[in-house]
Amino acid sequence: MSLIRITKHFDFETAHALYGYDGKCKNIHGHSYQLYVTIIGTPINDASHVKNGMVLDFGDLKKIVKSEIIDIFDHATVLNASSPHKELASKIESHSSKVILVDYQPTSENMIIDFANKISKKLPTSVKLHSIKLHETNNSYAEWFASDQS
Ligand SMILES: Nc1nc2c(c(=O)[nH]1)N=C([C@H](O)[C@H](O)COP(=O)(O)OP(=O)(O)OP(=O)(O)O)CN2
Ligand SMILES: [Zn+2]
Repeated sequence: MSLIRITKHFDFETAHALYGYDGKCKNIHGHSYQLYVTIIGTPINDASHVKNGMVLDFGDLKKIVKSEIIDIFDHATVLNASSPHKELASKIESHSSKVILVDYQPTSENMIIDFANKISKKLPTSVKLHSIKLHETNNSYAEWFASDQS
């Protein structure tokens, strides 16, 4: 029985602001985020199974990540609810714009923790989340590995 990792790549556009940050990212600005989700499992070995040979159908992984992350974060503005940006979020929302208030500073690190929790909860028990990579820009990214978590 071989354990195999499979990965699906997603792109989404999101605006955010880092409240209290000592640089230009304290301003609302956007990124073309790139998300790589890797799961691990044993390929199904059953000729009568419609998913024979697969750890998980790439399409099923896509459905999970799309509904949990992409559909929510794409073309939204992510703001820190534990900061005065909470009021800013209400104002933006009142103009029918998509805002996500999160209970953390929306850095790549915190977003990837949030994403890992959301994706893990939706995966079938036959597979495990192995790792996630989140590119904020072409040359800046955060990584989450299940093996690093205590
Ligand atoms: N550890 C982190 N540092 C920074 C984060 C983050 O999420 N984690 N985020 C930002 C900003 O959101 C910023 O938009 C991205 O920062 P940076 O990579 O520095 O962007 P630049 O385009 O200015 O980078 P260059 O390599 O100079 O082009 C800041 N820090
Ligand atoms: Zn940024």
